[in-house]
Amino acid sequence: MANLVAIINPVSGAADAPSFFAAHVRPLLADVTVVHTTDAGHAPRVLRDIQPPPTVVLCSGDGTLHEIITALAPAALSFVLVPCGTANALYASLFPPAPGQDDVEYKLQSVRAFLRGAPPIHLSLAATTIAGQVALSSVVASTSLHASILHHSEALRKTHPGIERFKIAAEQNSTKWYRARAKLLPAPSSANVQIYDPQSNAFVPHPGSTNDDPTVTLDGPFVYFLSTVNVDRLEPQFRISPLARRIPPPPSTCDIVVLRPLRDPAVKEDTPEARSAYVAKIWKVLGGAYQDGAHVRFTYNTDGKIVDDAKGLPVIEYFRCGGWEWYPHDQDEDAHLVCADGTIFEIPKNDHAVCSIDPVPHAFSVYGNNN
Ligand SMILES: Nc1ncnc2c1ncn2[C@@H]1O[C@H](COP(=O)(O)OP(=O)(O)OP(=O)(O)O)[C@@H](O)[C@H]1O
Repeated sequence: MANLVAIINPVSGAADAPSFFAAHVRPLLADVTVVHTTDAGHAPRVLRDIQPPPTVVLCSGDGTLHEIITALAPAALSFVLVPCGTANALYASLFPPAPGQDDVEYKLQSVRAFLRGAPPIHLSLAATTIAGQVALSSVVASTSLHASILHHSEALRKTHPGIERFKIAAEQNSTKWYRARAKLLPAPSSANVQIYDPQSNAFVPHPGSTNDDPTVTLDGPFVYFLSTVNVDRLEPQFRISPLARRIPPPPSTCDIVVLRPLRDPAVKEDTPEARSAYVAKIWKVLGGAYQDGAHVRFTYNTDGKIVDDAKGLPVIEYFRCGGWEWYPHDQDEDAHLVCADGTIFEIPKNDHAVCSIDPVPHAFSVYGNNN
């Protein structure tokens, strides 16, 4: 099997990529060049000069994939994923975990797809432009609470090296509302921005997306604004954009999950009391993501209580479109943060971010489950 390179990140996740590769992956591959990365940036350095572009057996988490794609786009690389990271969002989306599964076999599914000659699946890339710089992501691009949690948890890394720092950062940011305006852009293949209708369980054209102006403008404040490509979850059980799997999207689109608190019938205006009272509802919505993505069916009753009946006013707005623009309010520092696959960027004052999906042709693909 010529032109096969295994990249093993020894610090990913629980640091077991080298032992897992040696015990379970290497014996399945006849002819492979093996590289253990020694530092951040090593993986793309190795792959940059190999011609023709190799198939990459990647024993790591999403971060190493992000690093390779960012450095080498628009290269033609196919990835065989062996999930050895902390979250493994892309792998868990391609191969949703099932109860009772054998741990080793679970992790070998992309290898098995490659070995049986399955065609690789094309990846979509979100390109977020901020002050002329482009950040690529193959999983998530976000603002608001998700970006804030990642940003503030970094400051806690020294004191809290484990994942509890995300919980602390989430609590620190739970009463923040983000002042900004967002504009959603239709995909090239569609005349409209689409919004999910829980009652019919289908995407429908957004009523504000017309032939004259197919874009949709959303006024803040926002609590949550998160777009995904290629994935329906950010961790094996955190299924934040479940429709990316339940209702397969057309190519070059993103799914966007938005939570705007002023839609709640119980919230009349943005006050400190209203923000405090809304915290429990934020956790209820995000808790729904952990219940197999139940949050997409949540609606408000007339008192603002969140119910799981898909019949009233949806709590989240779930869009499918070709990209978005984000205009933060000048006086709201945290609204200037943007997360692209875990890396945080800051929008300069009086500026904005623009995210579009696959603006430049590329040929990254991944061996997944295409049955
Ligand atoms: N030898 C090394 N020492 C330190 N950092 C490394 C080394 N090799 C690779 N890296 C860096 O490790 C980072 C994190 O790796 P990776 O994303 O694979 O694991 P993770 O963060 O545990 O998983 P996930 O992204 O799924 O949560 C990558 O951005 C990569 O640049």
